[in-house]
Amino acid sequence: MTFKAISISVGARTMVALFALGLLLIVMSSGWQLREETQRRAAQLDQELRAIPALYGGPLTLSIEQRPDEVLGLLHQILQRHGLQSVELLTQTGEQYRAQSDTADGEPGPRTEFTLGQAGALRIQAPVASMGNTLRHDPLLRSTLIHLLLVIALALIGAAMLDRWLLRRLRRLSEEASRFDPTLPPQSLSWLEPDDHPPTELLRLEQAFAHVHTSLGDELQREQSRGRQLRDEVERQHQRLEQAERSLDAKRRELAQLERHDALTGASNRREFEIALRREFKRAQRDQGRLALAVLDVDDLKPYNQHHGRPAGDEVLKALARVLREQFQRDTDLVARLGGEEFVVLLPGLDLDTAQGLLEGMRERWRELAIPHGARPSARGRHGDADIVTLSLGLAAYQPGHPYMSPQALMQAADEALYLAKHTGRDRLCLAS
Ligand SMILES: Nc1nc2c(ncn2[C@@H]2O[C@H](COP(=O)(O)OP(=O)(O)OP(=O)(O)O)[C@@H](O)[C@H]2O)c(=O)[nH]1
Repeated sequence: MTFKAISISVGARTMVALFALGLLLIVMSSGWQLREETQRRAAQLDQELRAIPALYGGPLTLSIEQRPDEVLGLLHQILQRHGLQSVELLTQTGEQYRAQSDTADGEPGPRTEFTLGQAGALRIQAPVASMGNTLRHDPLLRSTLIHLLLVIALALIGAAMLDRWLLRRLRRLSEEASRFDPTLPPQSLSWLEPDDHPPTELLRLEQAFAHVHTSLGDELQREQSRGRQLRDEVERQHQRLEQAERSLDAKRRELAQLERHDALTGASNRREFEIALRREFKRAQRDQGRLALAVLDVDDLKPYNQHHGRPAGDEVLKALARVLREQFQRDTDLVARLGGEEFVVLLPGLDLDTAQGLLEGMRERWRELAIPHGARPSARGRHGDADIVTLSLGLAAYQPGHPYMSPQALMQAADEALYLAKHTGRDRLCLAS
């Protein structure tokens, strides 16, 4: 739209400029023609003047001598034929005849004097060879120039009106259009002045511009809303991705936990225990320190399971893991489930006596739970009427008095102590020998 308005303006200006140039050329050509005509007339007059003595010397002499009343008529004849301003004859007898043009105006030309022998002297006043005189004496050229001046004046008025009615408004319209901003709501252009009545074509141009503006504004809004939807979608996908990453992290942690821990009780698993046992055993060996290891087993879990169901047996195992964790809370303590109903407790830095005291304390807490067994073989009944789930434990310790040669040896000693506890009646803690 803007480009179109500008090109219209530039095209119209070029047209006006070309038109003005054409007029100027016509004026220059006419001026040159006038100048040529003036020069030609001057040369012709000069020729005619020089021929006057030869042409009129005889008739004038004859007239003075024989018919003096015709002299003046002859002078008027000369005057009119050659377009002179005045012709004056001075006879030798002192008489003076003078003919003067009625229309003689403008600058007086050069005076020329001829001697006509016995007739006397002829003084001639010719008109000056100017363009004004040429025009005065050439009606065709004069009317041509007048028409030309009229055409120029009309053209200038036309150009001024074209500029005033069309080009100026087009310029204002194009300036307004150059401030076009599709992000602003469509509004009518303020290119008109109050009480201005522009041509219908310009008003249509403005309407077309407003239509384009509205369409662009609508399109822009659609694009912006599409952009917002895309941004929201990206944001949603981003959040979903973050959520997926978080859940992946949780799964990874869970997996790592499962790799190192028993799924049922949350205690460390066998693999974790074996690593810790090797590490702590080496440390005890190197530092000549102490390392206690207890192996625990739930008594009569099989009949318990059979009587109460396996899930109930699971709860017993979870309760045992909980009690063990509460009792052994140091960072270095490790509670692990080796499988089935067998647990171990690794206690770095503790000797046999100290570990025994803590494990007895743990057994006390376990007894306080008093989980009813209800299916214990009749042969067991050491605790009087209390038919509760009991534990058997075997305890061994690496210490100066018992320097075991390997972690396996320490484990075997604890196992043997447990075996002893099982076979001496259960519900007890036995020490490795
Ligand atoms: N509920 C439950 N039972 C288990 C689990 N793992 C092993 N058991 C059961 O534990 C029982 C162990 O039986 P046994 O080795 O005969 O030992 P017990 O019956 O506890 O008798 P003693 O150990 O000799 O006192 C088996 O019946 C296993 O099925 C478990 O994860 N959950």
